[in-house]
Formats: sequence, structure tokens, C-alpha cells
Amino acid sequence: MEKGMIIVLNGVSSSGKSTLAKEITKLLPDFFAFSVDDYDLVIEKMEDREHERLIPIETEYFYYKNVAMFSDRGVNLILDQILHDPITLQNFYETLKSCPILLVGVHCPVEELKKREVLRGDRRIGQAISQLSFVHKQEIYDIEVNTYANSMMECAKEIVDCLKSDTPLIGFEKSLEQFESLRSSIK
Ligand SMILES: Nc1ncnc2c1ncn2[C@@H]1O[C@H](COP(=O)(O)OP(=O)(O)OP(=O)(O)O)[C@@H](O)[C@H]1O
Repeated sequence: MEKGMIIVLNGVSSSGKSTLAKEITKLLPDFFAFSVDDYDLVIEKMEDREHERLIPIETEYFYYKNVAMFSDRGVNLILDQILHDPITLQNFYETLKSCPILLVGVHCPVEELKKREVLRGDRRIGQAISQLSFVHKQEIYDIEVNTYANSMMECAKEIVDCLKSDTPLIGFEKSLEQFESLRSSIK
């Protein structure tokens, strides 16, 4: 069976990933949006966070295993997530190594991130800016979009055009090589 394609939207909080994922499904109805935030709601229900009764394994570990399971059965996904620390990166690369991936960088200017954060009211103020110190620093993308300069539909079209073009998808492989060489230089 052919593996399902995975479109990975990587960007800081409020950059517009969830909104963009929904927009892409309008153009690609055989793709399903699978957000790490939604997956974390399942984990949250299992835990008792108030009393710190927690599953002692990071959520992303289980999330990427689930993603690989969908892809193995031919289901196409759009991931809305943040590659925000070395452990997440390790889980991401190790688990999805054998899946077809389109790696997308989702960008938004700092001033707009600040505005969106205030308007939505459900994120810590300053969260997006603090994530910028790590996010996008080590990835090599197949395509990058700007959700401020362009409308969501324009961004979605750019991504779909890239997916449908003959250009080989090398973002994940190149990013993985970079990640591994960084890791071996630290050891
Ligand atoms: N192009 C846009 N212009 C203005 N506001 C936008 C735009 N895209 C998204 N927003 C708003 O910004 C907020 C964050 O959008 P969204 O949830 O898509 O971001 P996200 O990157 O998935 O964030 P998080 O990682 O925190 O879940 C929402 O309130 C959304 O309505």
C-alpha cells in the first residue's frame, strides 16, 4: 500500500497553522488535519494535570507514532505543530523517517504575532516571540509561506502547487541530515 502524504506546517504559535490547515483541506479534500493541540486534549483527559498525575512520556512521542500509523494505511494528513525543542525534533525525525513529507515553514511578522496573540486571548502573551528563538532555526523547507503578506487561500494554493509540482520533496531529508550532524557535533 502506498503511504499517505504528510504536509507538516511548522511555525510559532499564532502564525496561522490551524487556519491554514483547514484552508488546505478545501483544496485537498482527501487530506485530514491532525493537530498536536487536538491530540494533547486526549492526553489531557487521561491525565490529572491539576494534581500532576501525568504520563511520563512527552505527548509528541505518541503523536508522531499515530501520524506514522495513518500514513502507513494510506491516509493523507496535514500536521499543525511546532518543532519547538530538541526532544520534539528527535521524535519527529526518528518516527517519520520513512514517510513522504512536505515540510512547510509558516511565517508571520512579529508585530502581527503580537496583535493576534492579544486578539485571540487564549495564549500567553509573548509565547510566539519566545518560540522564535528556536523555531525555524534548523529546518530546510520545501516551501515557506507568510500568512500576513498573503491571504490564507493564497498560502494554501502555494502549498498545493508545490505538492503537485515535479520538484522532489527534499526538505525533511535535508533537515534530518542537518539535525544528525548537529547532534554528532554536540556529542
Ligand atoms: N491571516 C490572518 N490574519 C489575521 N488573523 C489571523 C490570520 N490567520 C490566523 N489568524 C488568527 O490568529 C489566531 C491564531 O491562528 P491559528 O490558530 O491558525 O494559529 P496557530 O499557528 O495554529 O496557533 P497555535 O500554535 O497557538 O495553535 C486566531 O485567532 C486566528 O483567527
